[in-house]
Amino acid sequence: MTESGKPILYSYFRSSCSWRVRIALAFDYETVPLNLIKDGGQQFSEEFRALNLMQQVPALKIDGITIGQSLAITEYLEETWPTPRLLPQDLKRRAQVCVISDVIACGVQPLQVWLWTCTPAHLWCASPHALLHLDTRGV
Ligand SMILES: O=C(O)/C=C/C(=O)CC(=O)CC(=O)O
Repeated sequence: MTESGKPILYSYFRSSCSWRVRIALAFDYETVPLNLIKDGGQQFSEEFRALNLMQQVPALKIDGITIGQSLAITEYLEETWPTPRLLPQDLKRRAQVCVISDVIACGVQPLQVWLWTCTPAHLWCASPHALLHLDTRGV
């Protein structure tokens, strides 16, 4: 928390995980932007490492702790800030939401980050459907 008492979101503007948390944050918070490219990656600073050993964004400093990983953050927000609800109350529907969230966070996003970092940007412009052809890359 800051002196103002607001939670702090450490994030990068191009990080899809950070966007998950921004969308879930329904209250006032402060942002500390980290540039994952500049200076070899600002997430690798000693200062940030002291907050988040994983040295990844997003990280949310709230209620005296720092939470990493978007799904862990959103689960904490769901339990501590129940309005508005992020998950359905019906457990079967909630399970479906968790399946979709896990597929995105654990299945799609790691591949997406890998592709963005190893594929020249101009190829993405030429081939927006590259994800459909992962098998041709041996993935
Ligand atoms: O918070 C998560 O669900 C996962 C975080 C990461 O894996 C770090 C990362 O890929 C940051 C990014 O979106 O570039």
